[in-house]
Amino acid sequence: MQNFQGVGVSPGRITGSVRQMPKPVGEPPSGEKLAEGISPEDAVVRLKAAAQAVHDELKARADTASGDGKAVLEATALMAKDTMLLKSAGKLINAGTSAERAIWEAGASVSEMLHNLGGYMAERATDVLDVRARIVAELRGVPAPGIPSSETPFILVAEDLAPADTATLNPAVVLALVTSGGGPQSHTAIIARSLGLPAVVAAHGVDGIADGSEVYVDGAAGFVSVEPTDEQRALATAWAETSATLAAFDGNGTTADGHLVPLLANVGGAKDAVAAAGLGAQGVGLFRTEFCFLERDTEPSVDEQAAAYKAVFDAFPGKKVVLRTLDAGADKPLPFLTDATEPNPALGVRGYRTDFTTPGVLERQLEAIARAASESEADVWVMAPMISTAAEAGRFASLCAAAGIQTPGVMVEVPSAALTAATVLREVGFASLGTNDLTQYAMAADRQLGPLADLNTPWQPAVLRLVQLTVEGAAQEGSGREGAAKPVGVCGEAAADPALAVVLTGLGVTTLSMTARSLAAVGTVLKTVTLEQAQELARLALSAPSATEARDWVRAKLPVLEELGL
Ligand SMILES: C=C(OP(=O)(O)O)C(=O)O
Ligand SMILES: [Mg+2]
Repeated sequence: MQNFQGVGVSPGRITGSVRQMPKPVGEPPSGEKLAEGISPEDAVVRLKAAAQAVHDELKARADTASGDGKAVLEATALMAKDTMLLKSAGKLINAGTSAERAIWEAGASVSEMLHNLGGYMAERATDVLDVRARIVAELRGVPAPGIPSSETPFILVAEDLAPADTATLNPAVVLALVTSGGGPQSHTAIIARSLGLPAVVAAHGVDGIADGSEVYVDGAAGFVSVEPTDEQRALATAWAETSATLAAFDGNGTTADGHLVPLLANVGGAKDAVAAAGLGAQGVGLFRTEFCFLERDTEPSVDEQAAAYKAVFDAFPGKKVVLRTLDAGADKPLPFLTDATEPNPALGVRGYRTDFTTPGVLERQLEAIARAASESEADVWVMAPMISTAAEAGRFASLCAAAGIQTPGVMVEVPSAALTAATVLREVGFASLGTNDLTQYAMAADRQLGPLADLNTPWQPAVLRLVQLTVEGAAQEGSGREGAAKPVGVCGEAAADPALAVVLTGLGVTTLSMTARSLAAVGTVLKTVTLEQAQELARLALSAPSATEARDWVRAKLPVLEELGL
């Protein structure tokens, strides 16, 4: 039996067989020629057969997929038979280039051409690059890149997942996610929580598990073991029963003694919003607008944006929807806003800062938001990501006012904003703590790096102290005005951890926003403590010498977690 310890990022106990995510396809060497004895005619026939096989495989997957995933797969399947692509590869083969190199180069030039055409065509540019990699894999006889297709359920093991992988991840067959890289705030973690899949990240060595091996995954404990024991199988069966009873949130976030903490959802688009409303979310605490445009090379028009935003607002009539302006950069690059050559993207021009280098995009986005809000019944609040100073907050508020938006706010995810929360909040109406980035910047630990996962947890007492300082700053600002303190919510992944949700409540945050799948677990656990008990647990966590002890001490006082397998 082989065991692996990683970081648990999405609870659940499950057994299943492993499929490894294939490594990306490497570029065939430049100048690679046809092998001795292979005629250009034969090579063209081989290439066409490979392209046909790629087409058929993608088409078959599209036929069983639904929604966005289906559309992506259909478009990519068509590209595999694109005559321009195959003709230009054929020309290169006739001039003596190997089939692999020929399709690689032909793919690059077709992709560039589509890119230059702009608009809808430009969106197809990445499909061509995907297709050429698949054809090269087929020619080499190695597995196609991306999430493996399978009729039978499996546990996906990968180095890490990118936001774009969500489109082709079929939650009906992927049982759990295990990665050797990634941290607790990585996109693998975010994707897993949003799909309700048990997940373990930063589990060093799991890339060595053979395809088809049977494993047990505990997404709360961060544990993976090959060849599950009878006891582990029993735990997995018990979890299946618990998760069924936890499936519903009654739409009322409160402590045992009636202190209200509305539980909101993090969404990336209309589909998530509709699902979140169905799961009882009391509103949206974070609408990640960049997720609507991740694959785009060009700025979406105001009309297009307004339609995307309204579709989310319409899922929550009469309820609060906190929209975040584009947070492009670092882990979420948007080609039309971010410079891919920056040496330190996490410390670079990202989030609100893209307004320094690409002025106008933010104003147009605010125009689209204002229009969508005026046509919907949602209570729309708007916040900017990566605000570092009160001056930035003030400028964002005036841009919002100019667009007719009444409730501007900021994300507090840079330590400087937490440390100066009183002056930052003087400029805007609310703050939302982005604990994913706040942790990354407080601990100077890239949220995407597996080896830094132990540093990169919001259980770090230093991060909890920054949360406390933000709440205190809001109270101080409120007392200066003789009004109530401005709301400070949490929308980072910390809010989805039921034990941490209790601590955050004890620290005084006013709302918790999370993937809708976590609402039931957080709602259930929150109802087992009074506000005073939550405050006591917050003090305990703050006094801990390490993140591990903070988590262990708090969990030991919340036996309900173990009972529910959370
Ligand atoms: C909610 C956050 O934003 P994102 O994960 O999108 O960076 C955060 O940083 O905590
Ligand atoms: Mg962030």
